[in-house]
Amino acid sequence: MIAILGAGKMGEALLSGVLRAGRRPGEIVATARRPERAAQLRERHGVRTAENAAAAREAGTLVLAVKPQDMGALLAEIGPHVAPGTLVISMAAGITCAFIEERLAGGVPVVRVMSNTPVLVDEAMSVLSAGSHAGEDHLKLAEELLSPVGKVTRIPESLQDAATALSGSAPAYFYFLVEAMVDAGILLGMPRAAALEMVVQSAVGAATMLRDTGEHPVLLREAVTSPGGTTIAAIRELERHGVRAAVIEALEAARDRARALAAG
Ligand SMILES: NC(=O)C1=CN([C@@H]2O[C@H](COP(=O)(O)OP(=O)(O)OC[C@H]3O[C@@H](n4cnc5c(N)ncnc54)[C@H](O)[C@@H]3O)[C@@H](O)[C@H]2O)C=CC1
Ligand SMILES: O=C(O)[C@@H]1CCC=N1
Repeated sequence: MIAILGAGKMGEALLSGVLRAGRRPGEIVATARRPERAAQLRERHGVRTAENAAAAREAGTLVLAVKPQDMGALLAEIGPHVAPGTLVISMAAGITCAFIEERLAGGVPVVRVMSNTPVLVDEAMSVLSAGSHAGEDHLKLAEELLSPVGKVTRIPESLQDAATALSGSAPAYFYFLVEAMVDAGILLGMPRAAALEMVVQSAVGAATMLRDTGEHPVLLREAVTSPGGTTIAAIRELERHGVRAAVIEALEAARDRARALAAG
């Protein structure tokens, strides 16, 4: 039995992915703070819902999907009900395995995951780290859960906050760039729907080439950038406005914010 505690955006996305991957609704129990939300989860997915404590007692795998700010309260609630052999998988930004281990009975295996919203389309990036009581078997179980909804990789926990900046938040940066490019289309007189179609398809094409050719992005960009042409005129402006440095600083700020979340 898998329990998804705090099935909001990410928890529900994982829940639907796990069902798409062939697990039966009877194998999953979800929890929610509001009864209307619990009813919605039952109706949409056919899963059971329960109180946190009951779900924690009956499931062999607990997925913690609440916001980092709610993690302390959730762990206080379930702490007495988590059996030592239960695998605890945390999806929260910033929250360390040690934070969770300190609040549960000794020896509970914890795996920390940073995933992202493309879980919804089976294109997530999920980055895993083992806590001090989690071994290879636990990492494998977490990988089995997450690999149907996208790519999975392992990193040392010391790099989890960097992964949060690089992949957890990353869909938002790409959406932001798409918004900005559509705004540019509007300035250039393009109808909004046409601008959106052009930008989105270009994003899909560029992402597919990055993944499927395995080429370095510099080489792919050079192939677009004709001597004396249009692309270099745009790139010069991006460089003049310090977009590369802004991106580096933005991701550093995201990493620092992840670090601060565990402190409350
Ligand atoms: N949204 C995103 O793109 C990503 C989010 N994350 C992480 O995933 C976690 C969840 O984020 P979202 O799904 O975006 O948030 P969300 O707010 O949509 O979901 C959290 C859910 O937990 C519920 N909740 C809070 N305390 C509860 C409790 N004690 N018992 C039962 N339910 C409780 C809330 O009512 C809410 O529905 C966060 O820790 C976040 O850092 C990680 C990667 C990407
Ligand atoms: O913004 C956040 O805090 C969460 C974690 C990664 C993506 N969204």
